[in-house]
Amino acid sequence: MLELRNLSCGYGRRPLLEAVSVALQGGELLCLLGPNGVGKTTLFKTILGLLPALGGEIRLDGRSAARWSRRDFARRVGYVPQTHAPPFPFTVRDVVAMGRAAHRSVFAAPGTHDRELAAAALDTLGISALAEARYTEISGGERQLVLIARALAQAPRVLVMDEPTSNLDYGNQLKVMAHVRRIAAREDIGVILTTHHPNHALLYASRVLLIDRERRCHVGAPQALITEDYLRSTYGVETEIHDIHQRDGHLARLCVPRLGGVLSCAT
Ligand SMILES: Nc1ncnc2c1ncn2[C@@H]1O[C@H](COP(=O)(O)OP(=O)(O)OP(=O)(O)O)[C@@H](O)[C@H]1O
Repeated sequence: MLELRNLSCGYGRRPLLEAVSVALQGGELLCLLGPNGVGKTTLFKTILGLLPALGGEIRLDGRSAARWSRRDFARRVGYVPQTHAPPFPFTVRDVVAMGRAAHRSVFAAPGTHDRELAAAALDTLGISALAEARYTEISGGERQLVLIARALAQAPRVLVMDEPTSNLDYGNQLKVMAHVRRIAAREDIGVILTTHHPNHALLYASRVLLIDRERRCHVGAPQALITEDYLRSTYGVETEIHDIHQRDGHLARLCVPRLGGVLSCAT
């Protein structure tokens, strides 16, 4: 679906990340993890064509990204940005319907089908009650949910999400991760998202792309790659990873900070 082949990206001529290779499959949720400033957003900007690749290739549905028209690429690849400053007081319903822009001719208003898809996306995220609210007058967390609904309304093949849970409360973080995973599987969408929470990746990702302190990339199963060693060498913190047998029979692997280490950081 989306394939990065030996991709290098960065600003000017200096690559920040080199030799990134991964093939994102339909239905899969790939979590991108790495420390602040390592180049995750830069990688996303390159995938989206906002920055030129410094080497390698991006392929979408078997064809080089360079050979897709901007419009066709935009129809297939949805993007949820990290932050979004609302310029005008559109209603939430209108903002979500804007996700359909790449499917319409330039000056056409959203049609019935566009509005239905927008309503369905609001419903999927459980925020239909916000439909008539002004986008400028809702909370940061609610805006984040609206942006995710906007991307879903686009009905993309690939969804690129830059820290989609960063403004969300605890419940909404878990609900959004579970929704995204379910929607990816149900709609056969390939999702790549950044998170700073190893537990999000352990609980919800099908695979992870880890970037370490030396900016080397590793792709594989979360259980194999998110280890106490990785977390120590990348983030400088001591953690323990445990398998927890839940009351409903599920097995969850979770990372827990070592309290000794955390408390000594605080003092
Ligand atoms: N427009 C730019 N020109 C030059 N350097 C930039 C530009 N934007 C970001 N950088 C630098 O590129 C590096 C990677 O930034 P990027 O935003 O990709 O990191 P990130 O991994 O997404 O970080 P975070 O987890 O903090 O969001 C940083 O050192 C940043 O200062």
